[in-house]
Amino acid sequence: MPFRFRGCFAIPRGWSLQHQFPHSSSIPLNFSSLPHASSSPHSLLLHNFLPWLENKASSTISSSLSIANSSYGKSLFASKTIQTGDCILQVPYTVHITADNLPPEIRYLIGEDVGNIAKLAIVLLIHKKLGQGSEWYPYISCLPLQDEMHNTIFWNESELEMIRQSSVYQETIYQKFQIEKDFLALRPVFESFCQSLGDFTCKDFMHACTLVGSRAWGSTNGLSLIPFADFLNHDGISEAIVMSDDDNQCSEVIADRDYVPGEQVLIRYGKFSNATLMLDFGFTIPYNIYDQVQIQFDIPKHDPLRDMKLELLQRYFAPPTKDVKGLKCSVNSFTIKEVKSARGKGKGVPQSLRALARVLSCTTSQELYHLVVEAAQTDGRLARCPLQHTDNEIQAHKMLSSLFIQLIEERNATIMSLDSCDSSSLYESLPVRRQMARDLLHGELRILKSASTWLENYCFSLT
Ligand SMILES: C[S@@+](CC[C@H](N)C(=O)[O-])C[C@H]1O[C@@H](n2cnc3c(N)ncnc32)[C@H](O)[C@@H]1O
Repeated sequence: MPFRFRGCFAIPRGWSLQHQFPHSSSIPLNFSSLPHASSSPHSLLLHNFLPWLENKASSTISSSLSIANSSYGKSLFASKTIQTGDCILQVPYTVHITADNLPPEIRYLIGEDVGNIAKLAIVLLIHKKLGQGSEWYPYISCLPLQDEMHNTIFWNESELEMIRQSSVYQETIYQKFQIEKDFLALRPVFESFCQSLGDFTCKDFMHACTLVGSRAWGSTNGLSLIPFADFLNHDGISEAIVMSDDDNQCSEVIADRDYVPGEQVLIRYGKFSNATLMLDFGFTIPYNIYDQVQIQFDIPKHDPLRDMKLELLQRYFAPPTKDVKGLKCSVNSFTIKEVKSARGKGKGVPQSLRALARVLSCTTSQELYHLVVEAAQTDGRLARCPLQHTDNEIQAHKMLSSLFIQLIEERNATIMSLDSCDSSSLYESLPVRRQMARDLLHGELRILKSASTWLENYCFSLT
């Protein structure tokens, strides 16, 4: 799966050194000999891309795919009939771009704490500056420009306002902060090494990091840009993925269905929610089965038992580790997935959230003490069993329910204002970003509603 972006310094891995810089392109492109190539320089570059890469790799990469533009940007299309199980591309490790492509002078200057995304971003920046003198020029010149990318890190304040209710808002701020911090840490390296190449700005670095985050794969070959394979776009329900074949030292894709010539071939990057897709890849899908919502459930400031409850939360609910994005998980934040069955079958609302609601709904210290005793007598976890008094159990779940209703109302209001005619004055945003915000909020709404219905039914079942 393409590598999820998590801040440039956060992912320690080992690297081997290999000086491959600078190179000049060894295979001159002969545009004039190509049939049917349209005349614009860019379409010529696209048309020549696969022959250029196959020449560089000294092997056939694909005999069934070709590159063209679609509404998803550059895309791969079936150039002949493809059948389920066909191997549609094989990209040898020798033409992957990894941190090994960093010049040793730079590698020597950057600290051990610099992560793989930052290293690969620097490789891209250097080759971009080299222009036609770079051995990777045909590849670099096919990569999306910043203006063509819609990752939330590139959204302006007004656009971000559309998704303020979602955790994506905070995650975007965090990601931007991380990249800016990483850029400041790397600045001396850029200044001492890259004088001959000109300045790299923070904007350049952010663009390069986002390119890497949205199109590099973590494989046995390390974090790698895999030219050609990285022109495949995402379909959340596809079973096709990019795989590493270590025996043959290549990355490959096996078709998960039949394609007729001219059809776009899609793969699945991962089981990603729209929150992840918009943050790390700059797009959403209208109905995403992997959607989820991050919610926070706080102890009211005026609760007379607040200190006691806080202490219990720290003791019983503290997460053992930081979450995947390196952000500190708080004891009161939860991931909600769609609750499939409103009638009590299936997983329902997370047990940990219901346990927290039981703790927060206690109104006396005796009730809290009883929960602690019960935990000691059972599996050590607090408030995992229904409260002894049915009224209290209902009360706890009603408290949760009112939180969900509030979150639903907030999202409904934002979606309505996004849909209304005069919303352009409220949110000065690109239409594509507005649609992404809608997809995100509609997905979150669907999940919150499913959880809310489940809670209603649970309370009803107790009466
Ligand atoms: C690995 S690249 C795929 C090639 C890319 N289209 C290009 O122009 O280079 C991933 C990027 O493609 C675009 N993309 C992939 N799947 C998409 C989809 N289902 N809808 C919209 N954009 C998509 C997004 O911009 C994403 O960041």
